Formats: sequence, structure tokens, C-alpha cells
Amino acid sequence: MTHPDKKRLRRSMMFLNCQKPGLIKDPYIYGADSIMLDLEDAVAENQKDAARYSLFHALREIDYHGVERVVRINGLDTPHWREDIRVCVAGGADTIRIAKTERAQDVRVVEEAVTAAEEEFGVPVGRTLLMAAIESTRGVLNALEICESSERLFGIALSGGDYTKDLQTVISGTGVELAGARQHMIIAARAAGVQCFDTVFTNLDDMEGFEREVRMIKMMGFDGKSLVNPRQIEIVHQIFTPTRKEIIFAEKVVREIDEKKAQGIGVFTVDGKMIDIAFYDGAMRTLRLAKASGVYEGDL
Ligand SMILES: CC(C)(COP(=O)(O)OP(=O)(O)OC[C@H]1O[C@@H](n2cnc3c(N)ncnc32)[C@H](O)[C@@H]1OP(=O)(O)O)[C@@H](O)C(=O)NCCC(=O)NCCSC(=O)C[C@@](O)(CC(=O)O)C(=O)O
Ligand SMILES: [Mg+2]
Repeated sequence: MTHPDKKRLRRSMMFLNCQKPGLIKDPYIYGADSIMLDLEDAVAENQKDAARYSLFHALREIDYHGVERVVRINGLDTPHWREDIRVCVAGGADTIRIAKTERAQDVRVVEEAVTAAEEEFGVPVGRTLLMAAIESTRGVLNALEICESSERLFGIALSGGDYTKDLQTVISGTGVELAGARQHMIIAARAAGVQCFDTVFTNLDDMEGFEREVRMIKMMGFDGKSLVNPRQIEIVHQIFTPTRKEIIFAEKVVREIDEKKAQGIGVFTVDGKMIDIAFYDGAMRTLRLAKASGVYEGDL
């Protein structure tokens, strides 16, 4: 059976450093759809054990009020990832984010260790979901095989900082250096039927630039964005949540298509726009997103 949370709403996925108890104790108050507790690059090398210890107690003792608890584990080229996985599973993390994923085999190796940990700690096998962060040129080129690597994997995420390093450029703020990776990854994710998330925006003083970027990735088809700060959440939710006007139009489209189909009519107009069966899935997607976002209670 498909895991019920594979398709859950993930407009905003906010990183926080497991090394900082002040951050991990109550991040649910900010209202992100998911929090990403980081054991990887935000944690200093000599603090990995301490961060893991804090993480375990946080997962066991803190009520995160239904916010998805994702843990970013250290890469497979480090000595840390196996113990990271044992602690995530023993603590009851919802999802493991695999850092620096390069190929399908990376996901399979993690999956095997997750299954072993679930058996070791008496957690139902299959409970822990996976997502893959793609942070290199090779990872981008292998996006489709990564998307199709495991039943546990719900999505992929672009990691622009490490990716641009590998591409031998820098984050410019224009998006030009990330355009190819974004386009390739969203196409791969849609072909495989999994979710796709954009990278972090680190200039907290440029909220206009942030908003422009969120509008662009929404239009490209992304499901959400990785964030670094609570101030970024509201903008993402505003842009990713369908407006009242969009909801009313989507409802009309679905009802009209159903009605016209029964009358044997294939193409017609709604509010002056040409509509046919090709518009059905898009309208339903708007209504599902609106329902999941809590702004639509209709019966469609
Ligand atoms: C940037 C800054 C230090 C600024 O701090 P500041 O304190 O100046 O911020 P303020 O706005 O003043 O905070 C107001 C209030 O919110 C609280 N507050 C702030 N941030 C919060 C938060 N995240 N969670 C909960 N609470 C938070 C704060 O404690 C305060 O609470 P209070 O005192 O009670 O008022 C802080 O945000 C922060 O640490 N961010 C996360 C950084 C991080 O984890 N990086 C690793 C992941 S990226 C990466 O690795 C690259 C990547 O891998 C990415 C990819 O994969 O895409 C790639 O390759 O590109
Ligand atoms: Mg990174």
C-alpha cells in the first residue's frame, strides 16, 4: 500500500540546525509544512555526536503538532550517515533527506540501512519516508533514475549552493545558473510522479528577490521550497495557496466539463476561456492544493 504521507502538502520545508537547542525546541510555532532538522553541513564536524543526541531527544520528547519532521543526514562519503539513520529511525523521524545524492544506488543503500534500523527498533517496515537532495551536476543528470529508485522516496530537492560549486559558478540572484537544473529536475520528477522542491534562498535582506524566485518556481511546477528562516514561510504559503478566484474558476471548469461531457459537448468556454478535457486535471490539482492548504471545503 502507498504510504499516506507521500503526497502530503510540502510548500515550505524549513531547515534548522540540530546543534542549536533553541531552534529545535519549538519550530512548529512558525507554521512551516515541514521542518528539516539538519545533521549535515550546518553542524560542525566535532559536534556531530552532540547534534545527534539532541535530535534523538527532540524527536522522542517534543510534540511538533503534526509538522512533518524531516532529518537531513550526512552524505554517504562520511563516517556519520549509518549512525544518523539509526538515530532517526529510533527517534521516529517521518522522513530522511539524503544529502548529496548522485545516483539511484545511493538511495537504495540508504533504504537498506533504514529497513535494518526499522527492524532493529521495532518500527513498522516502510514507515520512514525518503527524499533526495541533488547537489551536483552528476546528480542532476541522474535525476530520473533517482526519482524512480525507491517506493519510499516522495521527492527530490535541488541544493543550489553545492550544485553551483560543482558547476564552477556562484548563486547570482538572477536564477540563470540554476535554470537548467531546475528545468531538468522538475521534468524528471513529474515523469516519475514524485514531488520536486527548490533550493534555499540565503539573502535574508532581499525579500523582493525571494518573492520573485518563489513566483518563478511555482510557475515552473515545483511543489515547494527549502527555507532557512521563518520570515520566508508566509510568502511561500501566499504564493503556493490558490486564490479565491482560482478556486472558483477551477470548480466551474470541473463542473462544466462533467456536465458538457454528459451532453456530448467536448469544447466550450468558461468565463470567456476555451476549455476541453485537457483542463480537467489542472483544475482538480488546484482544488486538491486548496483543500490541503485549508482554504477550500467544497465537495469536489
Ligand atoms: C540564517 C540564520 C542564522 C539567521 O538567524 P537570525 O537569528 O539572524 O534570524 P532572525 O530572523 O533574526 O530570527 C528570528 C527568530 O527566528 C528564529 N529562527 C531563525 N531561523 C530559524 C530556523 N531556521 N528555524 C527555527 N527558528 C529560527 C530565531 O532563533 C529567532 O527566534 P527568537 O530569538 O525567539 O526571536 C537562521 O535563520 C538559521 O540558522 N537558519 C537555518 C540555517 C541552516 O540550517 N542551514 C543549513 C541548510 S542550507 C544548506 O546547507 C545549503 C544547501 O545544502 C541547501 C539545500 O539543500 O537547498 C545547498 O547546498 O544549497
Ligand atoms: Mg548542500
